[in-house]
Amino acid sequence: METEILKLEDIKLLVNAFYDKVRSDHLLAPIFNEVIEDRWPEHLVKMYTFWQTVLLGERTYTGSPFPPHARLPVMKEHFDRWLELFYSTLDENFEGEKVAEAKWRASRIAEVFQMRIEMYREDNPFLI
Ligand code: HEM
Repeated sequence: METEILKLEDIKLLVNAFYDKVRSDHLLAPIFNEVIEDRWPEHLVKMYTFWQTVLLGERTYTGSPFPPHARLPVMKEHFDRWLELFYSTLDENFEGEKVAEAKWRASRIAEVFQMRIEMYREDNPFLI
């Protein structure tokens, strides 16, 4: 049965189901695994706090989202896949206005990350 995103338990379900998809995706899995290696449990806990902060307004995330992405070997096709998996996870598990909000927030953040990655590459052409 589909449910609204209302509490931390819902955020955990969303994050766990999404990264299950990521980890079995041929395009994205190698990029995540290269960086995260055996730290998946910590990454998931951090992402619970991120989405808890964004969607529930409960400010448990205190980091800077962009820096870990600056030097990733990613292009538009990676972000498109990320969003596709995130949207399908939302639609398979939830309903209601937070679903639309989550999609909108994710797409805006993905757009900003892509722009900043491009800027980083222009400023640091020899680091990649
Ligand atoms: C192709 C797309 C993406 C890839 C490959 C990617 C990959 C990664 C990797 C490898 C990390 C570092 C994990 C670690 O070292 O612990 C990370 C962290 C993170 N990602 Fe992404 N990511 C992508 C898109 C996004 C998007 C669209 C969002 C937000 C909507 C997002 C939010 C975050 C956050 C909040 C963190 C934690 C940052 C911190 O350390 O505080 N990512 N991501």
